[in-house]
Amino acid sequence: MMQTPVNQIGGAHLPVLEGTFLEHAQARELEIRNAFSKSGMWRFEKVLGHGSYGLTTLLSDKDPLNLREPRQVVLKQPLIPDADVDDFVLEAEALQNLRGHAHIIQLIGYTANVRDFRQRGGILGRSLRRMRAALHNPPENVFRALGRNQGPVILLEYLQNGNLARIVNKVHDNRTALPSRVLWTWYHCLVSSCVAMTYRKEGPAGGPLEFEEPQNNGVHYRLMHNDIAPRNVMIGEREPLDRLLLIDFGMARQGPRGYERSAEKENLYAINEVMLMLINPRRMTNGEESLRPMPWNGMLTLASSVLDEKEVPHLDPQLRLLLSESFRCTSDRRPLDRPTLAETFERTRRGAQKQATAYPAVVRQHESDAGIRGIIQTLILDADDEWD
Ligand SMILES: Nc1ncnc2c1ncn2[C@@H]1O[C@H](COP(=O)(O)OP(=O)(O)OP(=O)(O)O)[C@@H](O)[C@H]1O
Repeated sequence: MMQTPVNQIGGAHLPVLEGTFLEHAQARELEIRNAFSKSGMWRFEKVLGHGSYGLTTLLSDKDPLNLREPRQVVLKQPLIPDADVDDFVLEAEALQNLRGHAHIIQLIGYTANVRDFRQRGGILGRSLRRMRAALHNPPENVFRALGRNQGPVILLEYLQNGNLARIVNKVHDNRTALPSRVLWTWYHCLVSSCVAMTYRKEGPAGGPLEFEEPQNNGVHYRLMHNDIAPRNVMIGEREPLDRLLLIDFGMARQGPRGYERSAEKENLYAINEVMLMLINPRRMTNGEESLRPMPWNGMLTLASSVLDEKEVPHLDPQLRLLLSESFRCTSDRRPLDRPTLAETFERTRRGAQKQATAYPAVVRQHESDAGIRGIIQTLILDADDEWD
């Protein structure tokens, strides 16, 4: 029944006894399948993944009269309906506050308890709802279909290009290297998602998206994601290169007043680690310590995995410099003079604007638009692994 991809293993929270995640996830999956087998409006498609905390599944709009664009939504529920309700409430709150930011997954709908949508009104009521749904199928119909169950439900936009864990694995397995132009662009997306966590957007469901900009108005959201990792960064739909989105805000928390810069630093540090993994995934698997202090260019830095020009030969020197500064440390490994979020935003913005002609001849083909399209095709669009 369940075909959960391997990239779902992990997650730091353990509300469910370790070793029983799969058992709980399968029970939840069965419950959801049963609920949707009776729905005339939404179809259960597949399990997308599960962690220690929730089960994430894919649904599609049945659209019996073929009136709408094909529509798919992601359904997220706790592994145990009564556990983790607080995390779900906080996740939904954070997603609501961040809705409208371009580099954050978009919340479609949320309920604290689907039981509130339990259907009443007998056969006539149900028939009327079905007729209305044939014309217009709002997300509440998902909640209604699940109304005999219990617990919170989050509905999200669906992104079919997978997550960065898959890219890190493929870069590793194919023994390839991402072009610096791709790395700059993705770095800027990741930094933008950190900027998003500094201010609330509170956009309407289905509303327009706006690219994030550092704010200077003294107001700060102080949100810390607390679980930034390649598996929690999704690749966008239409322009895979231009849009990475942060998902999974189950562990996100707002810091206290006065914690503005610390919250920024925490998120930024985590995305800088993601960049190291994208650039040199081999370092993570060959047993070496990935963050080892190393003297380089007049500083001590933990970014040892991207410094060696033999190991990572064609990395843009400006990108290497930014990452080494972002991991600059004292001899006892404490952070030292690292670029701020605003500075990293500006430097990655400039980096992402560089054209292939700015790179040496030896890598120009690799950095060209055609070269990048080829890489995107191989790493993202070719469906040759179990994710799809
Ligand atoms: N909007 C989405 N579109 C497509 N796939 C998604 C989406 N949201 C989540 N997924 C997939 O489902 C997996 C699990 O989702 P999510 O991280 O939200 O749940 P979780 O239970 O908190 O997992 P974990 O504990 O591993 O972080 C993700 O790694 C991702 O691959």
